[in-house]
Amino acid sequence: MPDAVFERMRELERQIEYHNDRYYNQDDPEISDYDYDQLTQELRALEAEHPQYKSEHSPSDRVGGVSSNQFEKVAHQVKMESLQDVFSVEEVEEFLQKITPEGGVMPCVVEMKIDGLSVSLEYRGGRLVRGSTRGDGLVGEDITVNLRTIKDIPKTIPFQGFLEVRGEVYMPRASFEKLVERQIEEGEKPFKNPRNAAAGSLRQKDASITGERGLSIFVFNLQQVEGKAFTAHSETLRWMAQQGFPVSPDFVLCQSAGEAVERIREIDGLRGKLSFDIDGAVVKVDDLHEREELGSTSKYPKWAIAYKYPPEEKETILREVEISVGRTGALIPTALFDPITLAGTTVGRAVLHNQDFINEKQVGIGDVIVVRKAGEIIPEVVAVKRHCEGSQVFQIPAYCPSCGTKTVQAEDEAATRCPNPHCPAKNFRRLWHFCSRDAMDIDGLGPAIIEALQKADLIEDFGDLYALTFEQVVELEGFQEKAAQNLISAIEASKKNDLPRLLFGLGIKNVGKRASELICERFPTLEAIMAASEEEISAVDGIGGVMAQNVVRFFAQEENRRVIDKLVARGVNTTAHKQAVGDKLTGKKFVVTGKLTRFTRKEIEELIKQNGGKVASSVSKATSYLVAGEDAGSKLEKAESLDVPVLTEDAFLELIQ
Ligand SMILES: NC(=O)c1ccc[n+]([C@@H]2O[C@H](COP(=O)([O-])OP(=O)(O)OC[C@H]3O[C@@H](n4cnc5c(N)ncnc54)[C@H](O)[C@@H]3O)[C@@H](O)[C@H]2O)c1
Ligand SMILES: [Zn+2]
Repeated sequence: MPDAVFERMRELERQIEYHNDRYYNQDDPEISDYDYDQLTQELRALEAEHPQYKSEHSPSDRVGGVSSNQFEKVAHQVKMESLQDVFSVEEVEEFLQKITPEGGVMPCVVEMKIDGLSVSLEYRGGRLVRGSTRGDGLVGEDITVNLRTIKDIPKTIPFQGFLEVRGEVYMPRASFEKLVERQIEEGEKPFKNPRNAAAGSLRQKDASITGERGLSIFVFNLQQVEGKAFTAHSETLRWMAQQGFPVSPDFVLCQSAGEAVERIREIDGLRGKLSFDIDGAVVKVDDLHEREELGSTSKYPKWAIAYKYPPEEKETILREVEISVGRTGALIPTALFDPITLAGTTVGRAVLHNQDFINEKQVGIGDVIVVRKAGEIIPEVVAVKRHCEGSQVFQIPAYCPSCGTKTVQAEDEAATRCPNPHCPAKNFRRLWHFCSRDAMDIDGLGPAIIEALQKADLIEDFGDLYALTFEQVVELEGFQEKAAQNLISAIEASKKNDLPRLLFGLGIKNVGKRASELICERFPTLEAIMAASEEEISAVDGIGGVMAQNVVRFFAQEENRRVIDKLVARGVNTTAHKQAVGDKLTGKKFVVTGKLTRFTRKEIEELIKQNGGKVASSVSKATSYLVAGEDAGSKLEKAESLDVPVLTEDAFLELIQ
């Protein structure tokens, strides 16, 4: 018997390590958090019962995750701990009772447990100087450039001393839904939940991709502060809010276990209505001195506990699998099942992604399936509970349901695609994107009208929109004169749109709204963008290699060029309203130091960017020039030691003349 226990413990450790790697390092978990928590609970219970069998390096003593070599490492001065989690409110009560002195009180703060990823932010002299991931709690990854792309993270704060705060970077539901929709459209593997999406988006080598993902942050702890003394956690939260940080939303200070439990229940009720995802509630001792006294284990603080809400799963019957075709031609299978209520809403459909996913779960029509709302929003088919008699694993059709072309599956990807460039379903998606609000914003050109125009053979691609006439539109069923006139006017008006809207509307993989703006700032005409090389595009501040490659590939395709020719011939504006001054500094990296006499810091940085250069904050071998004013210190020394050319302000001006 003890042998069996020993074996089971090793097996659990092995499984937990495996899932830790999938979750923390690959941002692609295989099992649900709930299932994972079951494994850790079992291991913890066995370890308590048989301490002699416990491994020296048990995963229950370690904070999950390692820091990859992709980023520089950061040693955390204050350990970034995990939280002990419990699954019932009784355990929360027990926890509070244990630490409350006889007859006394132990005020605690109840916060929402944001489902994202933990980061540390460091400020000096009122400026954000470094941001990092948790890693294993002691050593994380330097992701400062990525964090800088998050709008809600203050880059400057009033407080001038050294400050380190800890917060949770998360992906709001709206951003998550948009991202998943796009990933499905493009036939990519979508993120399973907002946490993985946030983690995957933040740890991008190409920070411009991070910038496109609409991430946000809530700050929930003050790690270190220079020269200030606080007595309570709630006080630090209020102070951090004054400094401009978005802090833990709607935190409540409770005086008793009863109040804390009541608040946990309240948060549960709010869950469906929040604009972000939470996976529980955190209860923390408010008094900072008490916290110190309570201390920590090797993994958790003893002054806090996380209550986790149970997931909602239900069984239903799969009735049908619908196939739609995405913008890039990916065939997307969607399960249609008998509607069920999950986390407060009725759901009747869930995307089945691709053939691999269907095969893995052995999904067939008529089967009893288990559906869950992952991260509260997007329903997913978790498993088949029972096969229906004679059911067969569903097969994605070998022919496109829209145009009948034989589908293809590239070796290196899971999606089945329709390769026909004239496929109406594919073109429908592209047209829809082109007309959408962030792109050309053509009022009144929604999906129903696009379909009607396609059916009447009036348009194939978005170039054709600009050849539509009033007479053609008014002929369509259900169109009155006024509506037809409005549509034609809206299309006409869109011709004047600024270039970034057009570029975004083209639907280039990964190139979102922000990236389009950045590219157009540097290359102010469509012609210039089309002529630019991968190197030139990736030299744009904020645009990385992956994106640059996608842009070049897009314009290299004959069909895309043909559509663009139509746009140009029909008078669509292809020039940016706001133009860059020049490109004299393309590909050059500058560092500016010392007291300047001809410009402010901001002005010179602006000039560098307007001329196509980049500005960095520290001198390295990659620096092209150091512009040094009076009293230049260590940066000048470093530049000299690395043989980086040093420019005076006048010499700099000559460069851009
Ligand atoms: N599905 C899988 O395969 C898999 C694998 C590994 C881990 N996991 C999940 O991750 C969990 C373990 O991860 P963990 O160690 O990061 O613990 P955790 O996510 O359960 O809790 C700790 C984290 O909560 C975050 N947090 C959010 N809001 C907070 C707030 N208001 N105050 C304080 N902290 C807040 C912090 O960033 C902290 O790091 C597991 O319980 C499981 O749910 C899943
Ligand atoms: Zn097709």
